[in-house]
Amino acid sequence: MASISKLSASAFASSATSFTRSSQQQQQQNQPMCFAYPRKRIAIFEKSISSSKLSVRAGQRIAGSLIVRCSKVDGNGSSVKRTTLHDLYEKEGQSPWYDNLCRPVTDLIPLIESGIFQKAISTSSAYNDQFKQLVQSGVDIKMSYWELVVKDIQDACKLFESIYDDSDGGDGYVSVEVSPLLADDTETTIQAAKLLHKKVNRRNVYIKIPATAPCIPSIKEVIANGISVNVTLIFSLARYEAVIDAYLDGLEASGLNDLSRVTSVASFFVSRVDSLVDKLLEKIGTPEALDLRGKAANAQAALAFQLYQKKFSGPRWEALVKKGAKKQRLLWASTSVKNPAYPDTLYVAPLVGPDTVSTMPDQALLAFIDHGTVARTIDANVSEAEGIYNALEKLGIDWGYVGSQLELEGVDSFKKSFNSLLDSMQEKANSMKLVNM
Ligand SMILES: O=C(CO)[C@@H](O)[C@H](O)[C@H](O)[C@H](O)COP(=O)(O)O
Repeated sequence: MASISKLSASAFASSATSFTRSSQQQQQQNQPMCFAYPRKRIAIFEKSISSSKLSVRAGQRIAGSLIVRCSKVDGNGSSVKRTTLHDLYEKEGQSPWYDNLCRPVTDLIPLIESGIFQKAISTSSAYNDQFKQLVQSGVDIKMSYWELVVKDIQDACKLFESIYDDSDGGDGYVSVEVSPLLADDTETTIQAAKLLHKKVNRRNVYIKIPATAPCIPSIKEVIANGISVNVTLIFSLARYEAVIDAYLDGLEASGLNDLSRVTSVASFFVSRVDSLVDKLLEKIGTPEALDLRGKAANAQAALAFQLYQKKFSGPRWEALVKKGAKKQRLLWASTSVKNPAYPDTLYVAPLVGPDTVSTMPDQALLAFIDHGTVARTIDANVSEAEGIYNALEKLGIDWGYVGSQLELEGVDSFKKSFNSLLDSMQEKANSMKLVNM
C-alpha cells in the first residue's frame, strides 16, 4: 500500500509530460491514445464482473471499468494541457470516469501518473500464472474466478488508496460485482456481498449489486451493514427511487454513529433507453413519433436528476447528514452512442451536472475530449425533459415496459458474459492440464 501511494504521490508532484491528440489522428497512427491529466488528480478504478477474462473470444463483450477522475490542477500546470475533463470536474462538479480495465492493474500507473493512457490489455495473458496455480492445486473454476477477481480488486484498491484518503473517502473506489446469477435472489445476494466485502477487505471497495426488484432489499441490508455499494443496471425512474430509498433505509438501519464511510453510487443506464424506445417509435412510425427518436434517454436522465435533488433534501436527509451521511451520487452508465447518426457526445454533454459521475468508454471519452462542450446541462431545461417524457407516454411508450425490458436484457447479458467467461476459463484449464500431462 505504502509504496504505491508514495509512488503516486511523488508522481503527482513531478511535472507530467502530457499531450493530446484527436481521435482521428489516433486512429490514423494506430497508437495508444494519450491525453493530458492534471498534476494532481483523483482516480477511481472500477471493475465489473464481465471484465476479468482470461482470453477474448471473437465477439465477446468485455465491460470492465477503469475510472479516472480529474481533480484540481495545482501548480502552474504549464506542462499539462487542459482538457474538457478538467472543466467538467472543476467547473461543473461532475466526475468523468473512464470505463476500461487491464491486468496487471499497475499498468494503470502511467495513466494516473503521467497522463499517458495505454489501452487496456484486453487480451492479457497476465492471469495465466495465477490461474495455472489455482487449477493445479485443484481449485474449481468458479472459485478460481473469484480468486483472480479478488486479487485484481485488491491490487486496484491499493493503487487508489491514496486517492481515497486524499478525497476523504469521496473517491478512489474499486467496484466488484456479486455474481449476476444471483440477481433474483435477495438473501444470497446479501450473503455474497458480505463475503466479497470481507474477502477483498479494503476500505475503498464498492460492492456492485444490480437494481433488480429482489435485490432492492439486499441493497438496504448491505448498506445497513456499513458496506459501500455501487447499484447497477438502473433503467427507470420508479426503480431509481426504490434504489434511493433502499440507500436511505440502509443508512437509517445501520446503527452507525458515523455514516461518512458508507457511500454509494446509483448507476443509471442511458443509451440503451434510446436503443429500445427508438425501435418502438419506428414501429409507431408517425412524424411525431419519429421526431422523438434519440430524446427519451436524456429526458429520463434529466428527470432522474430532479428526483435525486428532491430525495437528497428535506428533514429525512438532513437527519442523516447530521450523522455524516453522503449523498448517493448519480452515475451515468451506458454513455456511448449506439446509433451512428447521433452526435457522439449525445449521452455526455447533455448530462452534465454537479455531484454526478459520467462513465465514458473510449468512444465517448475521446469524442468529449476532442470536441465536447462543458456547461451545466442536466437541469437546463427540465420542462422540455418533462414534455418529452410525457409526449412519449402519450404516443404509447410504456415506461414501465421500457425499464423492465432493459433490466431483463441487462441482467441476461451480465449472466451470459459471466457464464461465457467461466466457459473460457474451463477451456483454458483443460488446455493447461493437457500441456502439463
Ligand atoms: O458498471 C457500470 C455501471 O455500474 C458501467 O461500467 C456499465 O457496466 C457500463 O457503462 C455499461 O455496461 C456499458 O453499457 P453499454 O454501452 O454496453 O450499453
